[in-house]
Amino acid sequence: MGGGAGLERNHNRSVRKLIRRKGFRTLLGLSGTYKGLYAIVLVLQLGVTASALLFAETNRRLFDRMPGPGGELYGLLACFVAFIAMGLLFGLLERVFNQIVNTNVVFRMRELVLIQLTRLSLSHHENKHSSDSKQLLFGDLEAFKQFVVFDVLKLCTLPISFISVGIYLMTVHPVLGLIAIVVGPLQLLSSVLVNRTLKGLIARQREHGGEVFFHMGETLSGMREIKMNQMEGAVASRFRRVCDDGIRLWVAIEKLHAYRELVRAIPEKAGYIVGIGVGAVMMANGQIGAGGLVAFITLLDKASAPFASIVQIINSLQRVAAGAEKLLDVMEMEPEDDGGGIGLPPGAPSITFERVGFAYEEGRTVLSGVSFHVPAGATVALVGPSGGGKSTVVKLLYRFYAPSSGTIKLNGVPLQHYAIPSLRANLASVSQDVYLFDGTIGDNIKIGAEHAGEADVRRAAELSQSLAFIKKQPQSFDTRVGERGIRLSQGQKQRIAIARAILRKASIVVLDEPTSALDVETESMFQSDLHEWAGDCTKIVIAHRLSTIRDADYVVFLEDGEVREAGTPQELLREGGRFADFWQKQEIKEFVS
Ligand SMILES: Nc1ncnc2c1ncn2[C@@H]1O[C@H](COP(=O)(O)OP(=O)(O)OP(=O)(O)O)[C@@H](O)[C@H]1O
Repeated sequence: MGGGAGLERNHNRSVRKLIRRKGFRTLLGLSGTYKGLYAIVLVLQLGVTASALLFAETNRRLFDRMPGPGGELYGLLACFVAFIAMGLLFGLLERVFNQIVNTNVVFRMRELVLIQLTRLSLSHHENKHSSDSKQLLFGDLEAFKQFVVFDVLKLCTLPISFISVGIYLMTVHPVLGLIAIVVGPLQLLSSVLVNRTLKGLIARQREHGGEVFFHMGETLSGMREIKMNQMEGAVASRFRRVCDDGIRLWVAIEKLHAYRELVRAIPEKAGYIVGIGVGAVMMANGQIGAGGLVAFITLLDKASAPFASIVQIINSLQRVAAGAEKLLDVMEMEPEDDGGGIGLPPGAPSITFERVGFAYEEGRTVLSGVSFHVPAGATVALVGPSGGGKSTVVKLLYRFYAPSSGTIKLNGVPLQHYAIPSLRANLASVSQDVYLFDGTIGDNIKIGAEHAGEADVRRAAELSQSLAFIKKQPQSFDTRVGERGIRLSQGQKQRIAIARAILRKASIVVLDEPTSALDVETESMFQSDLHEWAGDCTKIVIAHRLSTIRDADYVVFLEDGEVREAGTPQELLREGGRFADFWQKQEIKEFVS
């Protein structure tokens, strides 16, 4: 029992700690926007209590006085109708306004959390599964909303209705008042009894919610691979196991809830039995009238309801505590530094890497002592075996991550001195895995250059060799591409991504295997047009295909995170080192294929 009490104290402490957190105040602060609506709900809740009190008082008068047919009886009956109608009306309005507050708060909170997620660094998202964020946006926020909307409101009105009902019953008879007042707090015992077990189960339930999101996300995103590899059966049986766990967990929780409800209801029902027994004796002794007893019966549940609600609030606090910690962690994370810093001057900059070192995880070096220089307007090709660190160099240039040692400079100025928005506005990238949003072809080309005119979009499509296939689409530029561009071929997607990069008119262009999905003819057209749209830009080309590297001014051969060789393609070929070896193997590979 001592351990249970200790755990209870810990739980209360952790809830108190949560309530004091900055993220909690940010989310709760949102409710401040709806002060007016909250006030209306509070008044309506009090209206419901007032209707109940007036209804009980009408009962008391009716049964105490037992008036014969006539004005008083009809008056009391009219009061019955009026107070019942009043209770129903207040109840209805309270529900409607509660839902209005609820809907507003939950959507605004979701907006706040989503905005915060977009402000966090890419490293945060790369280290998490997207199901974690879904769990935050749906599961955890729902629990949080339940607390912020319903429970906070109840916590405000419950004391008022408990005190007013208690005082009223005291005036009926102190003994009946006392019974009503004692019955309420006794119900809280039920929470103490099951709290410990329930808390563990609820934390597990939250984790399980994450697992469900995880499996659903993986299945839906990997549908093509599932079908191609005939994984339907395996996926179904894995998800069945998750669902079986879920059923066991939910049933265990519901059983505990039912047990708690039973324990909670015992004092209430005992209150009825004792109250009616004592009341009947007092009535027989002439100490109270029949009306007093009827008023007691009518109101006892109103006196105990606040405590029944507190039991529910404790339950919802447990849910909030299980998920809120993660939600608040995200809300309190420092967003990517987007202010401060200088803007990148117009024109193509030079890029310098000076002994740059980097590790995604402690102890696993990905880049070490990487140094190279690309003069303004020149093209550098990053070449090397898979996993050598080429894409990581680009991520550092975007400032998605910061180097753990060394410096990256643009025009001789350290990268961190530039404001991120200005830096990224000057970078255009075509990567190997193209992401298209579910919109029209035109919208997808205009991403990052929303104000571009129709003529510019068309020109970008022309230079990226996309125009011909776009014209063949049913609605040309207005054709929808489907989720992730599912209705287009890989090569078509890549060409749209190239058009998108062209339209951005950036001063640094990053081409990460930009033509890997293009046929030889389209690729050579792309290479010749590259000079036209990116001639003045500083270009970083990541390529395995030597056809893409041929025209580079400078080659950096990266292997195991280190620069093995650097120089012009001709120099490196003459030296006959790793690059020349790579080139030869590539030629044989291209010949064989
Ligand atoms: N987000 C990440 N978290 C942890 N490790 C990562 C992450 N991204 C890449 N790595 C690791 O960093 C190393 C370099 O990866 P990178 O993608 O830069 O190589 P690459 O040369 O571009 O490879 P490829 O030619 O196959 O695209 C690899 O060992 C990879 O496993």
